[in-house]
Amino acid sequence: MAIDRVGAVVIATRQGGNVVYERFYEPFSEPEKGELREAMHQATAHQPPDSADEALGQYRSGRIVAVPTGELCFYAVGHGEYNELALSEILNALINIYKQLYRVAVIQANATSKSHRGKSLRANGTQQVPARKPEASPRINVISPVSQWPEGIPPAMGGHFMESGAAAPLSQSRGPGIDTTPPIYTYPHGDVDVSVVIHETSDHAAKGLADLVAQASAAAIKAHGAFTVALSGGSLVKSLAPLADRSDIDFSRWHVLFADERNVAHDSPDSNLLAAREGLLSKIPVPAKQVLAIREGVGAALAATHYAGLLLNLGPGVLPVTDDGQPRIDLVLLGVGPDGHVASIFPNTPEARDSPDWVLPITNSPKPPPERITLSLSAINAAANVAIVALGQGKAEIVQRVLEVQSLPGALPAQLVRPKHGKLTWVLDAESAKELHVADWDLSGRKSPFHRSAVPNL
Ligand SMILES: O=C1O[C@H](COP(=O)(O)O)[C@@H](O)[C@H](O)[C@H]1O
Repeated sequence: MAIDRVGAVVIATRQGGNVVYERFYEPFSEPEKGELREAMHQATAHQPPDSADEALGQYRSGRIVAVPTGELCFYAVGHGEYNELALSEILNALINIYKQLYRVAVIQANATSKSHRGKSLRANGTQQVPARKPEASPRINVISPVSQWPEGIPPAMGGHFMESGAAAPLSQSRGPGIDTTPPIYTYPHGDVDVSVVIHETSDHAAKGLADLVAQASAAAIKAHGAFTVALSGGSLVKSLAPLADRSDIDFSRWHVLFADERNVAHDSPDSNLLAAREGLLSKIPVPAKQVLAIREGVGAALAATHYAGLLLNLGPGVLPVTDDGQPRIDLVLLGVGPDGHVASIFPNTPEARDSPDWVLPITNSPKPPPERITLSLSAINAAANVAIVALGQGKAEIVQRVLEVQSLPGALPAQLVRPKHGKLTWVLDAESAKELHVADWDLSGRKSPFHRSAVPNL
């Protein structure tokens, strides 16, 4: 199949038509490039957003072929003896390469620094055209163009609505002038070292997570002879299974803590300890005395104090204390609930803010069981590594909210996870990442996956 010439190849987002990659093989002038981009956009402008059909367009004597895939559309313009079929084959070959290349996409960003490392979905040396995008002010809440509030955050809002229309976290503060001081939430300031890793499937993600844990374990054991890892409950536990097959991990040096625990008996089906035993701990040789379980049979307040005591008892060799007086846990593994809660830090609750305490009691959890204990945000953010694992379609909506839409501080606790002197990794799979608009992420430092404003300290 012969083709005379390919004049240009462009990859653009389907929504908005923002160019993420373009290559001109002929000396197009700047106005011609603009016309060509517009002609390409027009070729697909009337397609339904989820259409997978190829489209055709015209630019001067050239013929445009457009192949949509996922959130992106690939375009090529042929010149002279054009051949649409050949152009379409070229594009499909490109799409296959692209999919292979980003089967595991690692997007690393630093929220305020201009540097970013690792493979980015934004190809090197390409231009992200900000056309049709409003400029973001760094001082106000930045709502991404893909968010649900084009006019900005509604003026009266205790929580917010999920994209599904379900009301997600309702504020529990009663507000000024009633009989309580509303909690004050702020985004932590400063740089945050964030990676978002998107695996193809949940199995790949679990294997990737095992690698992350193995690395953190090896580094900690090398540095201080022990590895402290805080586990969450819920769906996370299933993803820990591949750890049981790792012969490269020295489990005898592990100290297993709980990022949160339900205040129930150890053999209760609600117990995070029981889930962790069944899913992992019974299959790896961690000494039983190095698994720190919640004290049974006492109220949440005493259970939290007792648990903090267990952590303190580990001593600085195993669990060093930071200058801020917080525990420096080697790795905190978190899940994220559909309302944005992490550990047992629920939206708009007093726990969703900094605290000098390491472990907090909860007596009225919106998700049963009501009594729980949780690491405080300050303790989580003092960790050397934090991983938030969110897999499957059920997490897609909250992942998009947390990573792409700035909420009021406190409304989405997962947005408050920002290790002060550590690394944060989001572990996703294709299903949970499917609502993300990764192609719109600008990793140059002007914006980041976290649309975080410098919220003034109140
Ligand atoms: O109640 C809890 O929920 C979260 C999220 O659980 P998931 O099943 O929706 O992933 C979990 O991370 C936390 O540890 C647990 O106590």
